[in-house]
Amino acid sequence: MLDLAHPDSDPAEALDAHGHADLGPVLDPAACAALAALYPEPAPFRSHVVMRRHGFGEGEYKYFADPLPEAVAALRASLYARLVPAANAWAERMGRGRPYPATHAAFRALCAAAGQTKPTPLMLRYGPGDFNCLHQDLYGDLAFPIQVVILLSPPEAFEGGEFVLTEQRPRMQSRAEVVPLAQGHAVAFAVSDRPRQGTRGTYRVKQRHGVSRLRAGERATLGIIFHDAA
Ligand SMILES: O=C(O)CCC(=O)C(=O)O
Ligand SMILES: [Fe+2]
Repeated sequence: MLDLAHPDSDPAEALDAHGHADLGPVLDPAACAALAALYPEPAPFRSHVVMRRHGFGEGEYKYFADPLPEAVAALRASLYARLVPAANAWAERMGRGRPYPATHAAFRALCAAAGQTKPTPLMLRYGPGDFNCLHQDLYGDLAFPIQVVILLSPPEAFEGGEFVLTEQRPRMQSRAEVVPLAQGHAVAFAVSDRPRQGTRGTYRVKQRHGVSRLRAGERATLGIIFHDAA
């Protein structure tokens, strides 16, 4: 079978061109399983969301509490450092003020000063029939423009449940992209707006993400969002 999930050789270029990039493996299968095993425990989490109750879809997720598990905290800091040049390039092209600081600790301090103090990394769990409606993970005025999803389950553990991105272009119809996820790979994508180069200059596209309906099996993901919530 053709392996469709592979790291992009130039993630910044892939993010620019398609609004997403596979940054390669960041967790081995044992680390994926260890994180997924945390889900039933109450202690690591600050809140539990049953998606149906909010009209978000079917399935559930939990936001991690501070202090984040070591592996999640380490990934959040290292992935931020990898993505900050692309985030700053986008901010400049979209005419947005101040650059994002070089370290995640410094960015978190900005979030805290803006009243956004709750950690946003989360774990999501889906079973047969579950799905996640198209959405944007914005939790206040301050937002880092790129986030990351990591598939914790082995891909053969479920059917359907594809990660979907839609892109809304000004005065045009939306287009969709299905992004294959490989277990343990970090896939980066735009949180909301991103710049796109057109023939008559740069324009802004609005991106949303979601998950198509699972036809069978179980699917767990780790979501890493870099801005904290109000
Ligand atoms: O489960 C997924 O693939 C999507 C997760 C998600 O919405 C997120 O990480 O923000
Ligand atoms: Fe999300």
